[in-house]
Amino acid sequence: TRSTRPQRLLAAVQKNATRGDPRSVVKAIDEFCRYTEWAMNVGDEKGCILDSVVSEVNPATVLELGTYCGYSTVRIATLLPPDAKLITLEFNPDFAVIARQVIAWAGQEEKVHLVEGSSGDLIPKMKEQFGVKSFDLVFLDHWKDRYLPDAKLMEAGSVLLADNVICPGSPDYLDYVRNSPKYRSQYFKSHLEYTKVEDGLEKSVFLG
Ligand SMILES: O=C(NC/C=C/[C@H]1OC[C@H](O)[C@@H]1O)c1cc([N+](=O)[O-])cc(O)c1O
Ligand SMILES: [Mg+2]
Repeated sequence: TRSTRPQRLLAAVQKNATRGDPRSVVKAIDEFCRYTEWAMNVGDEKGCILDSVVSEVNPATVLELGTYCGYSTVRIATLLPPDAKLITLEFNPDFAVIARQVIAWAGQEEKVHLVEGSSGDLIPKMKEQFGVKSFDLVFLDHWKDRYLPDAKLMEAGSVLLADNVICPGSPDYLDYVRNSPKYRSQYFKSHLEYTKVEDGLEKSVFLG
């Protein structure tokens, strides 16, 4: 039977990237998505904004919601110090299988803990299961209608960075973080990955 898009993306990584070299993995995925087959990675343009926010926050603990093929997982992990922890949640087992291999090819498996399941179920268990009371940074890139309910599950001192707040969009989340006194929110205008369509990242600092 025909391969899946994540399988073709992984094959491109294994063919074109150097094992253990995360930047070459990021470059191979971006080239595959730009010149061969679009895929819903945060991409190179928004990826640079992601990198700058990660570097600025310098988090000891990161939670990523929506691993997909592990592109942003690798980007974030590469910027973390060796003792930092990145937990990434993925609901789709077929995506998780691919993401584990992409993360391994990039040599980032030490810092990354990929957990399969739904964010709504797993977030409340973070404390007991992983001993993490709150995360320094949360990257929201999963189902857009889960951004708001999941943000409400995590109101305990994080910086939230959300992908796709314009396209596909998460209007209820955007309205909440921009108007709630609990957050100071900032929009980073960009484009939907590998296209000229407007999209952006919203960074929201929890004020307590
Ligand atoms: O749905 C998106 N992301 C959520 C992914 C949802 C699916 O993958 C993770 C989750 O387990 C679900 O199976 C998305 C969609 C577009 N898009 O242009 O359609 C662009 C993006 O950057 C996106 O993150
Ligand atoms: Mg996205």
